[in-house]
Amino acid sequence: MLFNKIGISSDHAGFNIKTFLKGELLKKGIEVIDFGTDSDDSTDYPDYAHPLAKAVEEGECEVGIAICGSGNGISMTVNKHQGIRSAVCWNTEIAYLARLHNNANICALPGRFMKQQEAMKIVTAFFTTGFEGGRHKRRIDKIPVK
Ligand SMILES: O=C(CO)[C@H](O)[C@H](O)[C@H](O)COP(=O)(O)O
Repeated sequence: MLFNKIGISSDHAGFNIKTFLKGELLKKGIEVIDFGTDSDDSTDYPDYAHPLAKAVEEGECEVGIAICGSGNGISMTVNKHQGIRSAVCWNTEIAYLARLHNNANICALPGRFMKQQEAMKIVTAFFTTGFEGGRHKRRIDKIPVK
């Protein structure tokens, strides 16, 4: 893994996969900061997305994992932060490209559409891939609204 300090958050729909991923990352010796939620009781993903995005933006965490049912709502929310590039990663190739070409700093997952082991493979692809730079740097530099 390229990162040693990872933030993680989810809503109720992502809680089970969050718990699993957190356990697996901790077993690998990676520091995990958990921004909730803390159960599968119904909740609102922005309440957990914003604290994670802020922590990544401010450097408290190097990168993050954000999980909701489809991956879309929580990814949309963290992407409202200027310093965040979140990609909904639904397979390992998308996760690889999100890092290689987009230098994504949050891996958003659709918790209701993947099994635990699949989620771990995707997260591993994301966190073991570096940014290629070059033409991709020029492009990501044009993303922020001036
Ligand atoms: O997938 C989501 C947003 O993109 C969230 O996980 C929501 O929970 C999803 O919209 C489903 O909501 P519900 O209250 O669990 O039916």
